[in-house]
Amino acid sequence: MGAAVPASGHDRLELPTVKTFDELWAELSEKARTRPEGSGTVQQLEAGVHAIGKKLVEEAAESWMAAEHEGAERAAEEISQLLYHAQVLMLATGIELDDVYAHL
Ligand SMILES: N=c1c2ncn([C@@H]3O[C@H](COP(=O)(O)OP(=O)(O)OP(=O)(O)O)[C@@H](O)[C@H]3O)c2ncn1[C@@H]1O[C@H](COP(=O)(O)O)[C@@H](O)[C@H]1O
Repeated sequence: MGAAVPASGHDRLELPTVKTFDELWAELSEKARTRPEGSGTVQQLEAGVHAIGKKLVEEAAESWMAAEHEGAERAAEEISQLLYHAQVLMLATGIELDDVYAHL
């Protein structure tokens, strides 16, 4: 039995950074509060509930189509956008996470 070979730089996996639902919520809440220039979220909040709602429905349809025709990976990507737009709609409406969790 040989000794374990130390992992070289090539062997190390570069894992993508992962953002959780709660981390995204914290980030978007901060953007809504501080309104930084260049933020797409701020732009959407300024566009209002009607525009955000349309985007949410669009992402829901794209999630459905991806799940039915494009496979799990593409569906996951579309669902991530759906969750993002759901959070933007919550911020635009003044809804907190606990307001939603109360109904789960
Ligand atoms: N997770 C998201 C995210 N998901 C989706 N989107 C938006 O939703 C759009 C997705 O739309 P589509 O892929 O359908 O592309 P599209 O139809 O060509 O887009 P549009 O022409 O309609 O803008 C993107 O263009 C983004 O505007 C997101 N925008 C931002 N985030 C995250 O939100 C955080 C804050 O972002 P900013 O406010 O931009 O700093 C960052 O961590 C971002 O990663």
